[in-house]
Amino acid sequence: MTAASSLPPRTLLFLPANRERAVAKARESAAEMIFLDLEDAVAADAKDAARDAAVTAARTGFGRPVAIRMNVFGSASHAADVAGIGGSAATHAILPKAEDPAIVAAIARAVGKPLLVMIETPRGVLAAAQIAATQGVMALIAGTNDLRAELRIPNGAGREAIGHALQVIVLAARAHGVWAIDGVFNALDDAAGLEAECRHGRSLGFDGKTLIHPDQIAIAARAFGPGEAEIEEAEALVAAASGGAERFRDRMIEAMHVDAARTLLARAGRR
Ligand SMILES: CC(C)(COP(=O)(O)OP(=O)(O)OC[C@H]1O[C@@H](n2cnc3c(N)ncnc32)[C@H](O)[C@@H]1OP(=O)(O)O)[C@@H](O)C(=O)NCCC(=O)NCCSC(=O)C[C@H](O)C(=O)O
Ligand SMILES: [Mg+2]
Repeated sequence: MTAASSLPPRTLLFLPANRERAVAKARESAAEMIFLDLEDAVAADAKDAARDAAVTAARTGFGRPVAIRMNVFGSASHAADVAGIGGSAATHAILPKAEDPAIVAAIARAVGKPLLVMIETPRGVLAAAQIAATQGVMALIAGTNDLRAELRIPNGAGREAIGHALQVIVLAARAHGVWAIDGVFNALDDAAGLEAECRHGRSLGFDGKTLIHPDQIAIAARAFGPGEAEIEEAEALVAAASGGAERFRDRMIEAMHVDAARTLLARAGRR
């Protein structure tokens, strides 16, 4: 599978692989992609059981792409995770805390599945472009919790504190044709905050958002759209465009605006 061969998912639901009820809930959810976690959501003494549970869950399938997140390179569980994920029915693998493109390349080869790579350390951000260019990498995912911790950003600081890193991740992903996926929103009961953060992520250029609870799916799906008004405008723009600079409603459009409208319509399944 190449990076550009499929539309990026907008809603990507994380869950601890060893939480049976969450696995059942994920199966009936509307998330476009399922992320079974073996890393930070799983306690140290449950790593082997979680790996077995992830492999079993992936074998049953979710009716959509499913990825398993391995433990970090150098950890006690990493090699067994790579082998387990590689032999599983998961469609994708997730590598957390990536920093070194050579190591990313080796893991992509070893796991033998498209690799979704988390950028969540300062060194990861600084190497994001080389990582995105690495053979086998299909996505960059912002790991905003780890990044905030690594940067020593105090609790309560807004997204502006990691704004530069988020833009680097989108730039790197776009430069190398891989998906750009935004980080999770931790406040489980703050629907308005989640919606605002999704809209902010989309405004930066992210394709979709990682989520941590089924209640977040509909909100993120709506924010990443496209909505009916956007679809209507894109259809009208494509129909009106005749090439070169011209007026469309109250603004100038050129070829790149037509291309963007076509991309949006493809995303909406209209063409
Ligand atoms: C955060 C949670 C631990 C909260 O759990 P809980 O209090 O049990 O939630 P609810 O009671 O509201 O759950 C209601 C039902 O929904 C199911 N559920 C909950 N979360 C999920 C989920 N993510 N996927 C599927 N189903 C879910 C519950 O099982 C309940 O179902 P039922 O029992 O049948 O009624 C919990 O939401 C959770 O564990 N979330 C995911 C945590 C996770 O995966 N973390 C790792 C990824 S985040 C990260 O690491 C990002 C990155 O690395 C970074 O650095 O930023
Ligand atoms: Mg993390």
